[in-house]
Amino acid sequence: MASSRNLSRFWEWGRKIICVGRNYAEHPKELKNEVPTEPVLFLKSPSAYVREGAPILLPYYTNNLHHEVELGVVIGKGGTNIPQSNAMDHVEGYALCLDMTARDIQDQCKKKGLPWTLAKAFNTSCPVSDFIPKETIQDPHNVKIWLKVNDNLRQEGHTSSMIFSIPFLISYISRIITLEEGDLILTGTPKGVAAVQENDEMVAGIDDIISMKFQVKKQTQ
Ligand SMILES: O=C(O)/C=C/C(=O)CC(=O)C(=O)O
Ligand SMILES: [Mg+2]
Repeated sequence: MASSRNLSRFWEWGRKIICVGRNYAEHPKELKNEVPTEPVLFLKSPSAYVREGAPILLPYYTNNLHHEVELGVVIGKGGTNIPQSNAMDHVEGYALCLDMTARDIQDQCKKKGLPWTLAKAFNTSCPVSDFIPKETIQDPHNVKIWLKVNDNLRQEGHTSSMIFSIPFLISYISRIITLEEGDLILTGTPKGVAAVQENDEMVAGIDDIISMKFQVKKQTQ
């Protein structure tokens, strides 16, 4: 692997967070969207990163903040036009991620044909787990991701249900946006997305490989 710096704290690098939407057929169906024939992409800002011990902040402008549990892929070796056949050589590891989404704002943006930035890219919209070295997950298309809110199971999905595989996504994205060491790709959420309230506690995991816990707090202005 070409990585010269330690990626174990990739969230401190301030690199791109590239998100794939509607990548589990069951999720677009629950939101009454079409199942895509090409990946749906959007970005989060580096200030979206938040780590265990710090709260997820409810943006002041939403009344419907949703959780989306997702498998994150951490890029070790950058590239443009990466062929699918060696895409996995560009992966350094994984992370469990939440794609926190202001669903009411996203719905308004969709109706107006506006970008999703306010709904998806706000501060603390990307809680991440510790870095998971690549060797820890033998097959990233064969793990279960899950999320509980206040001890109630809300989301449970298997990465084998992804529409577009990780090598396909790396290759597809790198033809549009050059991938760099330290970038994070969120691979989409399974069904079960729903709202969280102030003081809710979310616990999420990848099988029994890793888990993380976050509390939701109101933003103080
Ligand atoms: O199109 C919608 O209404 C919602 C799409 C998403 O929020 C997509 C994702 O972020 C996802 O599927 O993970
Ligand atoms: Mg998502």
